[in-house]
Amino acid sequence: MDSSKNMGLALIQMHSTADKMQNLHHAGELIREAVAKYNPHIVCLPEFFNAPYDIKLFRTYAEPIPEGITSNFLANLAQELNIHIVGGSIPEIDEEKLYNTCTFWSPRGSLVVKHRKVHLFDVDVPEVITFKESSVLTPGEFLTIAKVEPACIGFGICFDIQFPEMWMKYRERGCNLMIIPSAFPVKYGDMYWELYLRARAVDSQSFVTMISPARNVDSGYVSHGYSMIVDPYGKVIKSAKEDEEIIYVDLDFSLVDKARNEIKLFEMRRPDMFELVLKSVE
Ligand SMILES: O=C(O)CCC(=O)C(=O)O
Repeated sequence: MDSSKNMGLALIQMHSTADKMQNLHHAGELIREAVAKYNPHIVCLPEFFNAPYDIKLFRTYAEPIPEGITSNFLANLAQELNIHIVGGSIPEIDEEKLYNTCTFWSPRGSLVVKHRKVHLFDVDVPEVITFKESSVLTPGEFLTIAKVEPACIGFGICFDIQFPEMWMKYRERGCNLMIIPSAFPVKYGDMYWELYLRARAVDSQSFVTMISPARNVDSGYVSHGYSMIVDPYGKVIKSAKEDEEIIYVDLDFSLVDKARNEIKLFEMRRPDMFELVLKSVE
């Protein structure tokens, strides 16, 4: 095995409460546990790990990035533990506008990139779920890429996974690992969670992971759980269940090369038939 092609990834499926400081403390405990047990290169948290996923509360919990308390906490922890951290997502405030934002921190404690959720989750299915992120949030305007050898990471948040063209653009830009902090409601989780992960993995021939909050049936918004990572052939490598759990995987990126060499999907595309225009990458 070529170890320069390997990278350890820890996914943290955790409960969050209405108490932001307690959520940060708990995330810190779990990140430390992941590092002590597995020594990963990158640790990933879920969507809205520091706050309840409640439209009415987004502004109350929102923070500027990187000046806010959560950014500070993640930067310090990444530096102290000498790891990269994907800070799930948090409600961000910038010039009075609110965003659902994922941050990515280097082992030096600096912000490498931030991804603002591009596709806001608006759904109205009577007696199942009504949720309208766009009533309070502003959508992101950039796709977001970070290179950490041997990975080239494309970031998304939750509903972003439903839009295949986004992941095809990441693939075109050289991404081989898609990281997507997510909080699907249980109904859509049961129907689509694994399906979307496996679909995006095979069509981009990349590793794809979604990291969920743990399922809490007493909360106002019940997340699916089942944080998962899928390989470039669409095979589920590992999955959590519903409760809190840390998942560790050692990714061998030569598998991406192998899949892409075996079936040269990208070379065989017909861009002359279909135009896909990229607005911007940050
Ligand atoms: O894509 C879905 O079905 C769920 C999306 C979602 O829960 C979200 O974006 O918060």
